Amino acid sequence: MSGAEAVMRRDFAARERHAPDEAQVAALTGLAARVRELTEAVVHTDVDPAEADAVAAEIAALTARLTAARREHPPVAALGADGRLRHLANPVSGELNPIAPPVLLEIVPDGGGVRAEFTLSDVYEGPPSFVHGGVSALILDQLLGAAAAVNGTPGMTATLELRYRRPTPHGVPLTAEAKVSRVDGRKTYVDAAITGPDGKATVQATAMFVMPQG
Ligand SMILES: CCCCCCCCCC(=O)SCCNC(=O)CCNC(=O)[C@H](O)C(C)(C)COP(=O)(O)OP(=O)(O)OC[C@H]1O[C@@H](n2cnc3c(N)ncnc32)[C@H](O)[C@@H]1OP(=O)(O)O
Repeated sequence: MSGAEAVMRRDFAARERHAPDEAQVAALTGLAARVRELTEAVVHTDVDPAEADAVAAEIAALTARLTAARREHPPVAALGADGRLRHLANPVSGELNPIAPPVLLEIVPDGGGVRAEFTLSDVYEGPPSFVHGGVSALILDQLLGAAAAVNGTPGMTATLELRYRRPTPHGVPLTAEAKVSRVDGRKTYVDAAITGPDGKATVQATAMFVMPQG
């Protein structure tokens, strides 16, 4: 077993021992949604410096309240009431991670991979009016990895190649899909794309996932 794999196994076990229950997940999901609204408000606010300082002091007090009972690790995942795996604190799909949009994945039946429909706000802006290319890469890596996992051949991202075909707009519904193209021993090759409302791909990706030895 590699050093990285041993660390992941140990940390996964620690998170499973301290998994949040459904009531806590529901409350923290609501909390994360309010923090996303706060992030948008901070990015757009035009209040004067004294008001910004006053709000910052109130937020510091709220942060102290949350920190009063602190988990050693973020929760990794949990089985939802609907029987589906929820990536609770994942930075792409985690409903209780405020930095996740979140992009909620669906499994496409009959080996069709995974897909997601989502809208990105201008909090994720790179060039004016368009999504940051690194954010697109983050979302695609998640979909690609999930498609490999759903295929029964999970792994670590070893290579990730992106082709930015046209700018990805924010504030409009986007679709992303990923599907395994080939498995070769411990290597799984996956293709994915983000598509705009006009049905044209904005970003295409190909990745290779390697199941760590052992
Ligand atoms: C439901 C859950 C959904 C979750 C979705 C999550 C998506 C997010 C995924 C990630 O973000 S993962 C984090 C980013 N990736 C990493 O941090 C990976 C860091 N690298 C590693 O951990 C190891 O290098 C790796 C596991 C990829 C490979 O280590 P191994 O020791 O198992 O590989 P090994 O050296 O035995 O090579 C096995 C084969 O893969 C090939 N290979 C390995 N790494 C490669 C690489 N980077 N590029 C090209 N080929 C590579 C290698 O040449 C060889 O090919 P051959 O069998 O043909 O000889």
